[in-house]
Amino acid sequence: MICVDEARQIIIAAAQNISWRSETLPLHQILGRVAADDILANITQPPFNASAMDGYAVNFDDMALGAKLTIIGEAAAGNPIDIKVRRGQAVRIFTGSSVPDGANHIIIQEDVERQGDNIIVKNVQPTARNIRKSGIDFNEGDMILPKGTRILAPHLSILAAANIAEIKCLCRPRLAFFTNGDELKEPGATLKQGEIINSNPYSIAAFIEHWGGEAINLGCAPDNPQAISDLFAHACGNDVHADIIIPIGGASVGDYDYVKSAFAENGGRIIFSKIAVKPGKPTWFGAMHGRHVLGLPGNPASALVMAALFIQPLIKAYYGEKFTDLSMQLPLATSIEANGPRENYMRAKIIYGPNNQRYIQPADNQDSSLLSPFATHHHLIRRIANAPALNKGDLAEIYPLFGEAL
Ligand SMILES: Nc1nc2c(c(=O)[nH]1)N[C@H]1C(S)=C(S)[C@@H](COP(=O)(O)OP(=O)(O)OC[C@H]3O[C@@H](n4cnc5c(N)ncnc54)[C@H](O)[C@@H]3O)O[C@H]1N2
Ligand code: MOO
Repeated sequence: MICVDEARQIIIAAAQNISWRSETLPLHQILGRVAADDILANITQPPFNASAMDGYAVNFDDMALGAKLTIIGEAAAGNPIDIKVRRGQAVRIFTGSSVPDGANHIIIQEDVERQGDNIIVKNVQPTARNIRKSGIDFNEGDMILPKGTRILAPHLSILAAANIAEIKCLCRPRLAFFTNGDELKEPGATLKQGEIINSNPYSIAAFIEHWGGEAINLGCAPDNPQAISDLFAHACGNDVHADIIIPIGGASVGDYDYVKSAFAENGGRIIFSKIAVKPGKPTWFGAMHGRHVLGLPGNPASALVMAALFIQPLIKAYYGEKFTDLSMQLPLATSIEANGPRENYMRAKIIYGPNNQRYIQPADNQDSSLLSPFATHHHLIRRIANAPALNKGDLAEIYPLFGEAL
């Protein structure tokens, strides 16, 4: 069995070999996408010298205390005035308006006394100010976002301000998954004895999309080698064109665990077939027809924890992003036992003690079939192989289950 770090390195290296495709998308569809090219500003921002305040555009040399200036016009935002401000003159101006020629200072309206068409300087003006020079944000042709930038909320306004309506983005990697098992029925079904609900696809699809991949649900195969084989063939075919195939369940050693044999019959080659981790031991990885296959265990907690450990780094690596270590240390709210030989990822939640001090509390039951702890436990305590017991108050290493926010 290999360890988690080795498995992650293998998966990251495989993702780096997926060939990129790109597509052009409008701004409202690019949140979380990755820029395929360097992005240059189409315009200068601000495109003109703009007033930063409501007041009067004047020549700073006229700003002696008590000086009287004549108002010769008005410049409102979007309605500039084509006039030159000469000595002794002022133009009424508002925040965001284009500053007329000849003016090098905006005196704010609180600093003047208005007398009909004149203003009197009421307060000392220490320096010429309140004009935002054209281009102080960026100039036409400046690189505003380099290739490889993941588009986050603030980037959208930068692009819009640079008069960019659409950009070329990397296509999301296509992660096609399927479940398998005769016992699995879809939500809403009336269950017969021995049947359960096929719950895994919902969180797995959501995680894939959350981390920037395109989730493709290929459905649920019965425990039948041919049906599973057909789904592998379908995933590789032109209709689906998966970059990564994720079979869920049937990964272990039971008589009806047909996934790996169906994979081998389709020309698949195993790269690793078990990880020394709890939950998630039967997780496996392989290559098939130029695609990679990440086999997850069917147990729901195992599938979700393995997704958190491997699918997010895989998607990030595809985009050329570095794997970021999101670990934190928090004191334990309860003691925990010594760990066994497999690295353990305990479902846990952050709780608050008396002085708002944060503690990490593991879920009472860590069975790998349990989904209910995930309702409130959104962190994982990492325990390395054979780690000693820890007492309440000892520091534990924790990771957010959802990974990095996009
Ligand atoms: N003799 C051994 N038995 C098992 C071993 C082992 O090493 N030797 N490993 C155990 C471990 S660890 C795990 S984890 C499970 C994983 O088994 P599989 O990946 O083969 O998963 P299944 O057998 O298909 O299912 C396990 C469990 O999960 C339920 N399941 C499956 N798919 C779904 C789904 N889509 N949604 C909800 N629940 C699902 C399934 O009904 C089973 O209860 O193997 C141990 N056994
Ligand atoms: O490794 Mo399994 O995922 O413990 O139950």
